[in-house]
Amino acid sequence: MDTHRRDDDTTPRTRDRHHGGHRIRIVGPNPAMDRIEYLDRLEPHTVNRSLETRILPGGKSLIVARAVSRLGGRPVLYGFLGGVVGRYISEQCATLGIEDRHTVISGETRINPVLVERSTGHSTVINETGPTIRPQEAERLLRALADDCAEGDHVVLTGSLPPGLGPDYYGELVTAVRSRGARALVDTSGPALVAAVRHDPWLVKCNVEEFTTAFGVPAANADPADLVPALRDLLGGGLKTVVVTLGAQGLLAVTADRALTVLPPSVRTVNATGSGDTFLAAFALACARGAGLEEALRQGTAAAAANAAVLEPDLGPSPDLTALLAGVRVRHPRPLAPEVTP
Ligand SMILES: O=P(O)(O)OC[C@@]1(O)O[C@H](CO)[C@@H](O)[C@@H]1O
Repeated sequence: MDTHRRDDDTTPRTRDRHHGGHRIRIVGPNPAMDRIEYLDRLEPHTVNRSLETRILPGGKSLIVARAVSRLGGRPVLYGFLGGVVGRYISEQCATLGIEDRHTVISGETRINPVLVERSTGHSTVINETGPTIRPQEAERLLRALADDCAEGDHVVLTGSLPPGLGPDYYGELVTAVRSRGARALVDTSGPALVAAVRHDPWLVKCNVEEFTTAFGVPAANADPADLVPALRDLLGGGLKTVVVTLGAQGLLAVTADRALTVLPPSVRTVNATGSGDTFLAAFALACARGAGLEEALRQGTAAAAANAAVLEPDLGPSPDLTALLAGVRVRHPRPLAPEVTP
């Protein structure tokens, strides 16, 4: 926890000179401790014995922040933390060089079991719902973010919303971020995703199931590029880019005038948990450093592959993505007529 700063201290934070003064802020309303159980094979409906247990600060926001930090950025992290797990996550922020701007709550931060099969690389994640957030706690986070945010910042809003927050909470945060001239990048699902889109974030990222479920779009059959028109329908106002991840098939990115398919480098997947978060971390960092869309997508895809190739959702102290970057392929699946969005 940032012990030098009270929750009601509204002095804007210092700018990050390394990124031309712009910061990467990450908001995870529902952080977690990930309890990773390594099994040879998961057998349902019987007793399973773990071969090894690892504990990591998790929830999407922690994975994003950790990856930004590993890649040389200086992330600032917001969310709600309470209880023993909350204290553990605060300590981990300090260790990992993550600026901790979490809001302290009366509830208990959740623990999410992640069951990883060593024989197949498949993982099963059990996401707890998380603690109930009180209205004044929700307001404190909103105020802290609005006070800190400045023009040119990239603000990643990620993960599920815990009980107590309405589906429009991300929408309120997006509005605050936009009002400061910063860019909001949203990665969530269900009603929270639908509501956030209405507030015109700069970018939306989700996986293909989250997209088809939230927006009632029929699943693409053989060719994911069939989703391009439905993705393009979401654009408009401030929303410039929609990214849909497709697992081992990479991702689809759609803007007003182009659609790109980005294919990942070939790696042996050991544990893909957190690859979407690692993508977003590297993507946001690349954007903050001035990269264009295609380059940022490449960086994100290489980082996601690096994450999938190791047991834990962590890029390690000094990741070198050079070889993976060389293996990323970008395709233009369907030329779009240049069109001015409404
Ligand atoms: O409940 P949410 O916030 O949607 O997802 C939480 C979570 O499944 O996401 C991460 C992987 O992306 C894990 O660390 C974590 O447990």
